Amino acid sequence: MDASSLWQRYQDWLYYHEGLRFYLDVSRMRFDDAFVESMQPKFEKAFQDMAALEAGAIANPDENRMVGHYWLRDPDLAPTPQLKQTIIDTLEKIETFAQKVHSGEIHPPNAPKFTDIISIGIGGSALGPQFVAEALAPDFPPLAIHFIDNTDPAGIDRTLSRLSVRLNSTLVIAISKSGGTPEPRNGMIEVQKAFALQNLDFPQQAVAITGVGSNLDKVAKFQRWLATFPMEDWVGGRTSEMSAVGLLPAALQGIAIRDMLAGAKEMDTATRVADLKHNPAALLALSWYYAGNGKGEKDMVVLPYKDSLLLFSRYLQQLVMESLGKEKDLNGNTVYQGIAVYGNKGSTDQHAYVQQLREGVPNFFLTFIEVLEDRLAPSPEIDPGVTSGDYLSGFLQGTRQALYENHRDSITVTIPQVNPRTVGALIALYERAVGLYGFLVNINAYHQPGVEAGKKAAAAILELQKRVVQVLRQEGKPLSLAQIAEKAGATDQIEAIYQILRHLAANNRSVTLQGDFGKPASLTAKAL
Ligand SMILES: O=P(O)(O)OC[C@H]1O[C@H](O)[C@H](O)[C@@H](O)[C@@H]1O
Repeated sequence: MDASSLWQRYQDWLYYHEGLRFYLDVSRMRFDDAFVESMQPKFEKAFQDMAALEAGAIANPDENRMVGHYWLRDPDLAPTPQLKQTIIDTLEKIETFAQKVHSGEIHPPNAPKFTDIISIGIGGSALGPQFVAEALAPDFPPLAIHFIDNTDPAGIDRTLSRLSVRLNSTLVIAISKSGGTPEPRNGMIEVQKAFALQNLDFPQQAVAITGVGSNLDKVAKFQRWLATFPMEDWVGGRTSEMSAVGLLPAALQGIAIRDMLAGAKEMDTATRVADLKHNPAALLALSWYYAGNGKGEKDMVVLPYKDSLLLFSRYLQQLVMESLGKEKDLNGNTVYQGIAVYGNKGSTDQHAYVQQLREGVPNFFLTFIEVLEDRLAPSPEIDPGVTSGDYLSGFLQGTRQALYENHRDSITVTIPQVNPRTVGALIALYERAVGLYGFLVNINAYHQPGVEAGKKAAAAILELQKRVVQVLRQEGKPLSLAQIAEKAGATDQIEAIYQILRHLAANNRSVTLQGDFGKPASLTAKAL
């Protein structure tokens, strides 16, 4: 396509939202009119399905649940007055709590004010708060946030050791929708122990965000924690950023949560338009479908050209991959759907893997995220008439052009500034695009059955570990792996037993291993 046709295509396909000053350019996706035409019926159905979802249909049939994250930013849309009131009450409770913490009215027993937050949660209970903190927290927030989002002992130590002198003024927020996920539970128990070592009263410094009636909810209420905030069953973890999960940590950091909600609401209105060309989420879904042939054949590389948006691709990884990565469609056919997502930030990644994007295996499409405002203050000149921001902007344009010339398609999302409103809008945009795409390819985008298999297998390993240690203690003498497996009644799990023993031995815990470590079968284990 020559330059003038390309410029025409750019103008033909450009989406602009005046209120949000938001642009979406899909002109560098090489679909033609026939493709768009062929997609129209699918989109008509997807728009209808989406309207039903918003009206409270059971859009997550496997879990028999409504999908209501859109109501969070427009409670008038909630299907019942009670649901509407719950949303309004929770938001007010969050704001009141944050105000009282900021003023010192709510303060820890041993300090005039809370200074820090440890947010404990994983997956949807961490990624949104992490993304938003990185994008929007002021340089000197009223409370500085730290995350424990794993069961890695060294990671937990690092956070606790950095906070050891301020633990007495640290607010702990335990976030878990189910209230039973092992990683955050472990994190919480370790944090509680750290509090106990300093004779601090944990419940006086702890808050829970969890499903009403969950284990975590019961513990928090029984121990009289400072507060509990509900996580509704109609809000999925990966779409929970605008629920208490995202809003409480954000409000405590001094982020304007009403603006986030307003931006999301405006984007929701824009993405509710049942007209492909005038709906930015539909344009994204169309582009994804085109790129991957409706089967996820191409990966989505997300490159924000702005440091503060670094975690956007990580956030999108869960939103897109956990929603779309499904073995079965809604009719039970095996489809192996999904779109792989990765990316960090530009222009940094230009010096890492963009080489492969430009010349290597063409198994991806790009999404550039452009931010028009370089910085708040005027920029110094690096070269005459040129600023660092001009370089950043030039690198974005240059990479987009170089990739397109080599038949690598791209989408460009442009926002005026990174602020609560635009971040809210971005989240809402992708939530809707994922929802629409899910309907296009006929899958349930709101469950995650595949996650359970790994969890169950892990639980079985921990069970096996207990049996193995018991066998070694009972026998009291060195045993080969085969002997242990037999005595533990697990002859088909000898490799797992080997891995368990190697881990225990490496941590000087209850066993020693002897033999040739390059030949696992030669090893014998003994209880200490
Ligand atoms: O909030 P929780 O119930 O602790 O769940 C945390 C995360 O873990 C699960 O395994 C799911 O795959 C995620 O969708 C969820 O966000």
